[in-house]
Amino acid sequence: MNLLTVHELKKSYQAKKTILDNISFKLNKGECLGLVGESGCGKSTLARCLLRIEPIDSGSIYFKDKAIEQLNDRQLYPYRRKIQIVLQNPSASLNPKLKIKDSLIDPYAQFKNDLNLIHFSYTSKDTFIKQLLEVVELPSSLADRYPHELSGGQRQRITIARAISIEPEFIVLDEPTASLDVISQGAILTLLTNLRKALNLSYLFISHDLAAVKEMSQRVMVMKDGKLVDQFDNEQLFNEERHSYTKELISIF
Ligand SMILES: Nc1ncnc2c1ncn2[C@@H]1O[C@H](COP(=O)(O)OP(=O)(O)OP(=O)(O)O)[C@@H](O)[C@H]1O
Repeated sequence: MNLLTVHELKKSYQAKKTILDNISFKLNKGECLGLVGESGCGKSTLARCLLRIEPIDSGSIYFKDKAIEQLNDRQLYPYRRKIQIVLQNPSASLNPKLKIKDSLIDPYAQFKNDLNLIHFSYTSKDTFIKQLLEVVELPSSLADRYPHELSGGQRQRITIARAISIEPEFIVLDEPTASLDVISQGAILTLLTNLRKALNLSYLFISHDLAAVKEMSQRVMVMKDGKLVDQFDNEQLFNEERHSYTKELISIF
């Protein structure tokens, strides 16, 4: 089933340089779709357009059967819960003055009247926080700590727990491991894959690291200078018909 359909999306800043040039792709329910490309090619801009944080110039974005590119804030409200993002730098995503449990409860508090949780259950704040910490493999003792008392990997697990706490359908992972050491990177990627399967999530996994994209994704898109130059199934990465730019990325991978 198609979860997200993007059709001929275009975006420029101040009508100057084209940043996103006729982007079209589909993302299926339950899959991880990888997006790889060098720094500055437009990956994060695409993420912000999909989340409707950034306006687009033209084109369409369908979430299931609903065109969302023109919806106003009120109309977007139900989609805000269904589409979440995990960013590169977990420190910037967490309020340093809030205890972990208070950061974790934030999305639930915002959307609780519209939630019908399937995987988690809310009986009390403490039990809910405990479930969330458990699912991202962290001890419940971290609930009363502050972000600066956690490692980078632990902080990223907290931002992932926040994102999944309201059971979204789609998560944009924008370089989620870029700020972590190699061992934490691998552990976070494994956790994300396990969560995708357990919670039936769909991901757009953005990275400049082709190896990480190959490990995580069922399908891969390659972006260069705002254009999608290649799209293929994971196992076709090394096929002869790959775009020359994909081959270039492979040669440095
Ligand atoms: N708010 C903005 N105003 C003007 N130009 C911008 C703005 N945001 C991004 N850009 C430009 O758009 C281009 C694409 O940036 P973007 O952050 O989407 O790239 P990226 O592929 O995500 O890069 P990275 O991997 O380094 O995060 C860059 O040239 C950037 O300078």
